[in-house]
Amino acid sequence: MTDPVTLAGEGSIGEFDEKRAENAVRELLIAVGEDPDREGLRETPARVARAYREILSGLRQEPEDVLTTTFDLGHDEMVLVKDIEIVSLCEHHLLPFHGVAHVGYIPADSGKITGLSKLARLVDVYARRPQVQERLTTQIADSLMRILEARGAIVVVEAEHMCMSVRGIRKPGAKTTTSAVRGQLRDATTRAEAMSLILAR
Ligand SMILES: Nc1nc2c(ncn2[C@@H]2O[C@H](COP(=O)(O)OP(=O)(O)OP(=O)(O)O)[C@@H](O)[C@H]2O)c(=O)[nH]1
Ligand SMILES: [Zn+2]
Repeated sequence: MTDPVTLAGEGSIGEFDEKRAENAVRELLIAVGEDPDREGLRETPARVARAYREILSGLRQEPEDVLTTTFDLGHDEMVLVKDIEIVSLCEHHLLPFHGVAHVGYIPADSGKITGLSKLARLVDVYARRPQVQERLTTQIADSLMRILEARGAIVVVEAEHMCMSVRGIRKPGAKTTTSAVRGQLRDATTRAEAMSLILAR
């Protein structure tokens, strides 16, 4: 293992150990009564390890890596990107939750803004980790405030959790909405304007 990577204020995590992940999947197959050496399962531990490497790639990224800024637009009103598809992994059951994120911010007085795609990249940095929806939502908003020095930020995430649809309570279709509102977007009028833009279809 290489040295752990420290994520700003969010604890330490290590490199992805593919061999260890493969061994764990092999053990899981044995634990559920399967034969990991039968034809169809022989390559499965390696496939699953690669899948987890991809799904959890946000553990090896920091928001600063993607939320780069540019200074030349002079736009000082709200920028909102809607319907950014998300797939994340619930940290309680390691089952996916998926849906959309709506991400808006009011740029800093200095005019510091970012490319629109960078907002979607920021969402992925935090979605591709073991998560709970509330933390995913607040981490995106807090990054906008910190890195862009935004005057305000709003993040709304709507998602369906597989741990609620394929097991346990088994309620497919149930959607959870979470929001995080920061800075000037907490002002009632600005917040209402943002929410009406988010809800408009
Ligand atoms: N707040 C929150 N809860 C979540 C999220 N993802 C999953 N959960 C919930 O986490 C809880 C874990 O509850 P536990 O009682 O420890 O686990 P469990 O016995 O598997 O719970 P059930 O799903 O009710 O069968 C469940 O209620 C899940 O619905 C999330 O993003 N946010
Ligand atoms: Zn869950």
